[in-house]
Amino acid sequence: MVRLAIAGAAGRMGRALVEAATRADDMSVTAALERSESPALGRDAGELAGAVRLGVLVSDRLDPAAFDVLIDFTRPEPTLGHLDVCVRHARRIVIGTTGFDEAGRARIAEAGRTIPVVFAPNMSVGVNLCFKLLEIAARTLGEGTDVEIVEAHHRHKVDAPSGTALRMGEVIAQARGRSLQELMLPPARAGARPDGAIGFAVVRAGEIVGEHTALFVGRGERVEITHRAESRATFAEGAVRAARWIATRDPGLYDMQDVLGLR
Ligand SMILES: NC(=O)C1=CN([C@@H]2O[C@H](COP(=O)(O)OP(=O)(O)OC[C@H]3O[C@@H](n4cnc5c(N)ncnc54)[C@H](OP(=O)(O)O)[C@@H]3O)[C@@H](O)[C@H]2O)C=CC1
Ligand SMILES: O=C(O)C1=N[C@H](C(=O)O)C[C@H](O)C1
Repeated sequence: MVRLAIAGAAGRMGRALVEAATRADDMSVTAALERSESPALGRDAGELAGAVRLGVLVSDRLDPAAFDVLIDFTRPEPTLGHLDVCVRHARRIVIGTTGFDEAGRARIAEAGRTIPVVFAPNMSVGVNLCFKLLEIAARTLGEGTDVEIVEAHHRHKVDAPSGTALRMGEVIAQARGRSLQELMLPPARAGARPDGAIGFAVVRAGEIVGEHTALFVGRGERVEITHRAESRATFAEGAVRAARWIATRDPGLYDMQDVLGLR
């Protein structure tokens, strides 16, 4: 039995994660974490998620003795704090949080030298399949094709472009032998489009779960690769799968391509 701690247990993803974990026979939620001002403190994590009563109360203290794998979908700053606890106490971590800066990503990579870490901006199987399709599309269609990545999310999302959109850009840039930094156009821009650039467009509205389209627009034809998440269960089930996978891995920095055997 893998003992799971869920950070951000009262959040949109936190509740979906608790729900998904209670459906897995080999997983047990043994800790649930929220920030110290949260009104969810002291509530049963299962009931909060609309699932069965678990007897696990939401706490603001991460007790390293209480879990084997931490699943964290919160914000960059708390995630990095929780990561430090995992490093100090040799615990495993699955990070779904997006919006890290360069320094945050470097700290996660560094942690992978001592503990097993899965870090992925999107845990759904479909999006990870799309990353492979993008690689093929980018190589086949070549640099003469304009690329735009369009993403749409709910009105509460704080980071933009989404972590998934940025990873799509990285995959396409890499397939062209370049870095995204070199090729990325800012989301709002005026003027003619430079050759070979990768553009981003962001929609924030209502309760859209998460939609991503990469447009490859060439002379006389257009290829569109789209993923639409219809429920957060797809991310949560992927994260639980990642927790199961990482429970028996050596230290390292992994992503969902490793978990799904797509590398
Ligand atoms: N990798 C993937 O597949 C996916 C990634 N995400 C990412 O997951 C993250 C969370 O998304 P979402 O669930 O929608 O956001 P929410 O705001 O609904 O949830 C985040 C939760 O974390 C809590 N939190 C904040 N600070 C702390 C802290 N110090 N300790 C513990 N908990 C804390 C928040 O509390 P409070 O509200 O009180 O501040 C909130 O309950 C985002 O970065 C998002 O992009 C989302 C979906 C899929
Ligand atoms: O905040 C969200 O909701 C989501 N965030 C992730 C991202 O930034 O890519 C993944 C998913 O699209 C939902």
